[in-house]
Amino acid sequence: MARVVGLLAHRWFSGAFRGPLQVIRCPAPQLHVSGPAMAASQEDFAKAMNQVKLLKEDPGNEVKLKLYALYKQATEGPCNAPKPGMLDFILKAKWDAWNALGNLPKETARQNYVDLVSSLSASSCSQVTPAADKKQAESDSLVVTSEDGITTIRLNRPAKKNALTTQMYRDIMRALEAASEDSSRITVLTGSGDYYCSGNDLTNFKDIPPDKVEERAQSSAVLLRDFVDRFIDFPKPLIAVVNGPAVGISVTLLGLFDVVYASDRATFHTPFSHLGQSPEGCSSYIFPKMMGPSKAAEMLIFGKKLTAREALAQGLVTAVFPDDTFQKEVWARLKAYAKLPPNAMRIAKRLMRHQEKEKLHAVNAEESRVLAERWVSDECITAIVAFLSKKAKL
Ligand SMILES: CCCCC/C=C/C(=O)SCCNC(=O)CCNC(=O)[C@H](O)C(C)(C)COP(=O)(O)OP(=O)(O)OC[C@H]1O[C@@H](n2cnc3c(N)ncnc32)[C@H](O)[C@@H]1OP(=O)(O)O
Repeated sequence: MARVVGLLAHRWFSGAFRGPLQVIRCPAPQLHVSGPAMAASQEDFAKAMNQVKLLKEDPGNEVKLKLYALYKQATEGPCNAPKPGMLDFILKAKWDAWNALGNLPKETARQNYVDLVSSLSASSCSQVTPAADKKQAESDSLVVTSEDGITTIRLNRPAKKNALTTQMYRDIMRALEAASEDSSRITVLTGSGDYYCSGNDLTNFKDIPPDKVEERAQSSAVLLRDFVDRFIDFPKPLIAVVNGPAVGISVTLLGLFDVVYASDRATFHTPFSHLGQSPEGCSSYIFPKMMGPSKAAEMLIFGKKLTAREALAQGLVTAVFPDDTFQKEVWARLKAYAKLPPNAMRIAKRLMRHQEKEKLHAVNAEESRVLAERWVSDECITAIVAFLSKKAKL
């Protein structure tokens, strides 16, 4: 059974432990810049004190002493309490820790406290226990939860059909990294609202100064390559719950999932030629192998949109469910899968993926390189401008 410990560090030894906790929100990663120029605000400090209460793992006595000392220094300044007697071990340890901070300014102590809590929270969030039923991370456009042994990454921009912004690519990578190490057994990607995902957010191409176009194409290709690499290397079973239409990269990536469940309302559209672009997500290799070269060509060269049933027939989708029972049926199935022995599942996945990994990385590198060229082509620029000026829609 997982040990879940809540901790109120600055009241350490006063018996004020709290837990188990209901909700964990991972803070966004913070830059750890130390020094007086970066003093944390009172608000940051108050937030950090709350975060300490949410830690699931006991950080150990040494860290608790450090937190205690920094808290006292930040709130009261240099140690002003009388030295406890030699036999009062606990009070003596606390006094020593506080006293050791000497004349450290209050602002610096506050900043160090915030930094320390932030680093503890980050490691704590990557160790979610499957039984704990906790919300793991939340931002506006991506919601990550962990429950019943399943980490769910939900695209959450329904008003924009869950189009992927540059930040979302980064957040998904981070979420996959965390999911690969947390204690969940399977990982799910799905969408909020009526779409699964409308692919790359075409406004990612907006407002690029002419002399930066080439540079941006290159950096986007690096981002794309890193992003797809995370899917190639993801070690646990990865399931797509395709709740509605899917476009572009959200379709091509499906070839890297272990299982794809789709609503019968879902469609699968890869309009790369229409956009003056080229296939990514290893689809130029996986789709022809999966569905045969000519069916792959219809999708990847001519942009043929498949229905869910057609995608099932081509092997891109594992199973299709009626939309009105989709969520119920799929989640019941996934919860049962998440009870299977995790190591056995990982090993089976590794054996299946292992022989192809090198090839997939090479394909991804080449597709990303070619896309960087396409993004600066007239064909692509014309198509993006047409979309952005609302003259074209798929
Ligand atoms: C760095 C990594 C690069 C990876 C390379 C990836 C490539 C791809 O993914 S290529 C595919 C790109 N996607 C598209 O071309 C889709 C463009 N969108 C559309 O054609 C349509 O919006 C639609 C068919 C997806 C939906 O049409 P409809 O039901 O009529 O809904 P709206 O068009 O009114 O959409 C609502 C709202 O959402 C905005 N939006 C939808 N998709 C995108 C998108 N991909 N990028 C940016 N914005 C998108 C749409 O503009 C509407 O916005 P508002 O007008 O402000 O309401």
